[in-house]
Amino acid sequence: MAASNGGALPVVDLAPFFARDGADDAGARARATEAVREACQATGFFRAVNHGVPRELMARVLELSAAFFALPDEEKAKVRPAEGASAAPLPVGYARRTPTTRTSTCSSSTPTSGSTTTPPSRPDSDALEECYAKLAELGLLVQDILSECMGLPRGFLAEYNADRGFDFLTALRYFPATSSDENNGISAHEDGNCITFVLQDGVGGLEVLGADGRWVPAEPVEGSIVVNVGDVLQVLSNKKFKSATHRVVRRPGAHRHSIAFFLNLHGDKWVEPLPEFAGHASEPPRYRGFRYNEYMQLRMRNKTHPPARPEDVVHITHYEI
Ligand SMILES: O=C(O)CCC(=O)C(=O)O
Ligand SMILES: [Fe+2]
Repeated sequence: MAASNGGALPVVDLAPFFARDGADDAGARARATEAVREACQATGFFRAVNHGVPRELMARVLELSAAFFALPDEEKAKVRPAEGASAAPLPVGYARRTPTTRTSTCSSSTPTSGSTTTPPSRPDSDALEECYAKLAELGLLVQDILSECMGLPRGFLAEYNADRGFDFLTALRYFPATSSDENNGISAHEDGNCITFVLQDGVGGLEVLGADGRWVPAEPVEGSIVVNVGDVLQVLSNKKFKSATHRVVRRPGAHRHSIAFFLNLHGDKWVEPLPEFAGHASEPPRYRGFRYNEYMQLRMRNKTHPPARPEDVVHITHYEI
């Protein structure tokens, strides 16, 4: 069900999935599911409203992030993880390892490019915890909707991606655009994971590549959450669903803050086109299978050892047949 359309990209109302059962709700759910399916086939991208994450909580987490980033560098440096504490050469985000124990790590990075990545400061981690939990819950709902959209057995994706130990939340700040550089916040990319959620403030600058090759601004819609499909779903669906190509272009006048939640897959999972989409003579598989961690490591290498030639940067095309 497409609600008000703040720009050309769809806004999908998920309210029917939270309503009590009833004949009308089934119809509304079917329409919302169809809207998600269309969005995933067209760009891999939509904005969800009535998604179950309270607005005040979203605002609070964005506020915490802005307050953290506004601290002097020396303050932010205090929550930097110890050298070698993280395998990733990136500022560290927030992740839960098991439902009972969690690691909540913070770091700041001195701005080098258009954005820096860090979670909000430790003292207010309750809002962060709650937001993380709500986004993980939303992830389960969106996985169920996607299973339905893809014509997979009910609960298929929930079972395939049942380990919530690898999800990751990160806060980003983008500097205001200046007239003297190209204003690149994050270059065009696809996310390697299953599904990403983005909470953004009102500044704007996130753009999605449309089917016609034009960049479409994902203008902020009050209370909405950006949903974008990642590479894993593109491979499982044998490219029927698109991994959204997106970027952030910095805008003048204001810092932009966003929170990204990556619904991830266990590193040992095997990723390949599902038989529902491939294996018939008419639909040969478009990807060879791979272990998720192998792909993640190749993507990490893009960052630790950036290849001299852009064509040597590893994308999901690496596994294309
Ligand atoms: O800040 C945003 O709106 C998008 C962030 C993003 O694309 C990413 O972290 O992968
Ligand atoms: Fe992204």
